[in-house]
Order: sequence, then C-alpha cells, then structure tokens
Amino acid sequence: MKRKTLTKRSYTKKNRRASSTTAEMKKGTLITHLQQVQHHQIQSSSVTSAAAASSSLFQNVLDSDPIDPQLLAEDVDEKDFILTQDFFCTPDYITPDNQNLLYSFDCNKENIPCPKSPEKVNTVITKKLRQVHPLSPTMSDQQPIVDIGKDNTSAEEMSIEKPLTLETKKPQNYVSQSAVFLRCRVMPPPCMKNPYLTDASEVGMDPFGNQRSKCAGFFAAFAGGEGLSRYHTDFHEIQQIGTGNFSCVFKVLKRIDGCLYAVKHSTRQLHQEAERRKALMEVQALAALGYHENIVGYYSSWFENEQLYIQMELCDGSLSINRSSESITEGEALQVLLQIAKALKFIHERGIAHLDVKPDNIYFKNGVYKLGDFGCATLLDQSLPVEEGDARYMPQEILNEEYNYLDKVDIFSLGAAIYELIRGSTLPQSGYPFFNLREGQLPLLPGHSLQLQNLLKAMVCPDPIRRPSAKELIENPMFGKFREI
Ligand SMILES: Nc1ncnc2c1ncn2[C@@H]1O[C@H](COP(=O)(O)OP(=O)(O)OP(=O)(O)O)[C@@H](O)[C@H]1O
Ligand SMILES: [Mg+2]
Repeated sequence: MKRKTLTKRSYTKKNRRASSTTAEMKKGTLITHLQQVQHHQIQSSSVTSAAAASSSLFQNVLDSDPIDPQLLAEDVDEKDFILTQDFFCTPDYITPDNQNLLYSFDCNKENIPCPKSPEKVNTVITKKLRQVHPLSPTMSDQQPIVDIGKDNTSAEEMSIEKPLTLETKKPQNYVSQSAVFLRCRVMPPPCMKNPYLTDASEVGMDPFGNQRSKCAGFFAAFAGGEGLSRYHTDFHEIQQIGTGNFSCVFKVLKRIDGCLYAVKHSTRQLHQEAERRKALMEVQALAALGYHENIVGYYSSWFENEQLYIQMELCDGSLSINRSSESITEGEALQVLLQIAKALKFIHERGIAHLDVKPDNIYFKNGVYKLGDFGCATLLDQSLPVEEGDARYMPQEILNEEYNYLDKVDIFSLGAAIYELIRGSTLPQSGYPFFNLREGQLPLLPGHSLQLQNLLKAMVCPDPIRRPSAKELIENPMFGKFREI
C-alpha cells in the first residue's frame, strides 16, 4: 500500500511541475481535467476496475465524433453542463428519460461487464466526485482532484497526490461507465400509470402511488448483492405465477409503460456459452416468428446474473391438465384445436417446429388460446438440434429419432393434447396405453361427435405423412361455424 502511495506521489510531483510550466493551462484547464478524469479512472483501477477495463458507454459517442481539443476548450460550457448536470449535480433520482439514455447504448455490443461494485463503495465514490469534480462550475483551475482510491490515505492527502497530466491520450472514459450506472442505481424509476388502460385494477396493489412498494423489490435485489438489475429497474414484480423445470415466471408491471407482463427467467445460472446459446433458442424463435394472435407475445430478453430473462405477454392461465378440475366441452375443444392449428400453420410456414405442444403450453387470454413455451423450438429442415418435449405427447417417430416430418410431430402432439383435455385426465407415460396411442388407437370419447374423434384419430396416425397439416386442419368443415366471414 505504501509503495503504491509513493509511486503516486512522485508521479504527481512530476506532473505538477509540468502543469506549472505550461502557459496555456488556463485555457486548456478543462481539457486537462477531462484527461485527468480519464487518466484517474485508469489509475484508480482498484475501485473502478470494471469501468476502467471497459470503455465507457459514452466512449461510443466520443469515438464516433472525435473532439478537437481546441473546439472543446471553446465549447467547454456545453460539455461542462452535460457532465456536471447530468451525472453529478442532479438529484438522486432517475427519470424514465435517463433510463432511455442508458439503454440506448448497447452494452452487450461493447462486451462491457456489468459493474458489481458494492453499494457502499459506490456511494463514497459519488460523494467524492461530487465534491471536486473537475468540471464543476464552482471549481477553480487550481483545485486538485480527489483520488477515489481504496487505500487508507485520507481524502485530503490523496488530493495532493492526484496526478495532473498533459499526456495526450485517446479521450476515453471521461465519464466512467460506473458513473453512468451510479446515476441509475440509486432508485428505480417510478411506475407510470398508463392512461390508455381502462382497467388498471388488475395490478393488485398500488405501485403508482406508494413509493415504498415501488422500491422494495429493487433494494431487496441489491441487498442480495446482485448488482445493477435491469429486471428490477424496469419492472415492478407483483407475484410469481408459475414454475417450469428450469425457470420461474413472474407477473410484473413495467414501470415506464404501466402495463402488465410475464417475465420468465432461468432458475439456474447459465455459466457455459453453450448453455446460454441453447437457452437463447427460445427467444430467437419467438423473435423470428413475430406477432400472431395465437402465440404468446414476445417483447424482449436479456441476460442478468447469467440468467436469461424473457419478457412476454401476460396470459390469464394455461390449460394445464393438473390444474383444471374438469374436462372441456366439445365446443371449447374445437376452439382450442382451431386456434392452436392457426398458430402451428403460422410457425410451420416459417420453417419452425414447436416440438412441445401440450395443454401446459396452451395459454388463454380474454377467450383467445395461445401457444407458448418455445423452449424446444427447432427448424423443420433439421439444421438445428432436435430436443423433443414431453414424451407423453410425442409420436413414435420422434422416439425413434426420425426427424423428417417435424411439423407433423406438432400435429400428433396437438391431437394427443386435445384428446387429454376432453378426457379430463393425464395421458399415460408408459405401458400399453402409451404404446396404443402411438399406434393410433384412441379409446372412444363417449358423448362426443364421431367427426371430432375421427379428426383426432387422423392427427395421431402413426404415419406422419397421413396426418393432416395445420393448414388442412383449419380448412376442415368442422370449423366452418367458427370461421370469420
Ligand atoms: N406468458 C405467461 N403468462 C402467464 N403465465 C405464464 C406465462 N408463461 C409461463 N407462465 C406460467 O409459468 C409456468 C412455466 O412456464 P414455462 O412452461 O414457459 O416454463 P418452462 O421452464 O419452459 O417449463 P417446462 O419446461 O416445464 O415446460 C407455466 O406453466 C405457466 O403457469
Ligand atoms: Mg412449459
């Protein structure tokens, strides 16, 4: 520690000498200060190593529009305003505008690691920077810069040791990435009420009026040491609404637009690149597909704490057979069949197979059925790996690893799912009943039309070629009464 201080001291002296012999210092002071901040960040890497290691978010702006030092000196008022006003002098409160500013820069593109510095250290840094920030309008050009090093040196002593350099370096990190993040981690933005929503009562509590409830989840996340959280910054968590094998799903309110969404995130941290790529296949499929009324809407996704987060349309529930106490009527079955067939037609036409069609993954919202959970989605042309879904709904050819008609796998699964929903009890997982289904043998469904039963039988035909396509299903005369004119 001592050695480090001495080094700093000698370095500082040398630079101070240089500064006193330089006549243009008055005019160029602010340029120098800019460079000092930049240089200082590199020097004080013990505190801001993450920020120093990566280029600042603002570096993009600088790189794309290099600043002539002369012009900068003349135009210094404006730069001064931007830096001090936006980052050091405004109240500790981030508005949705700031949030946009932050996210308009693509961190991932720059491979910038998320800052993980603890709250306490950052608070100190903010305070010190505020005291003597070189671009502060109240600061004279004689004032030194406070070092924000972590050692035991007092703030005053550190300030004397601060290097003053005239080195011409690439103007990078003049506002550190951590400074940008600092501005945004003090408090989450408020939850905005959406005036276009006539019924906001669904929200369940009042995150719009109660400041405490707005921040509870946000601070809890920091207390857990998770660092900056996009999830908690952007969303107000309302309640958990589901768990899957590898994920949990929350009902959330998006702070900035006041609308409800479902956010699903992996329960496990995805450390390996291969794991992350696999998890991403779900969002890539959803993003490639785009909007369809009968597919659970996809909004965005991101990695946080090595977990994948997916923001989706919030549905009222799923047709999970375990949860529904009674079987569905023939009319409801036809609606589910028609609407999910429409979703399948849409995705098959885009070269994608779902491979996990089952009641659990059929959602409903305002009377509309939607296909969700694209975790097993793959390409029909077999150019992506095939990972089949729940074996209870898989046809024999998939179990034999024959992947030539993956679209027809979805048709089999939909037929099996509708059969299960009408019957009102779960499909067999093994034994004769399991194999009978794969041979196309469906036990009769008393009280239901032969027309529907024959259609289901065709859908679970052991020969995939003979199963109807999604398009043929939709065109079946059975659905004539539902078709829009
Ligand atoms: N968009 C949504 N709207 C409402 N609830 C949802 C939504 N997405 C998921 N859920 C709930 O969360 C549960 C788990 O979601 P999902 O099936 O997508 O996770 P999963 O990890 O892929 O699960 P599994 O692999 O077991 O199918 C669902 O069964 C459902 O109850
Ligand atoms: Mg699922």
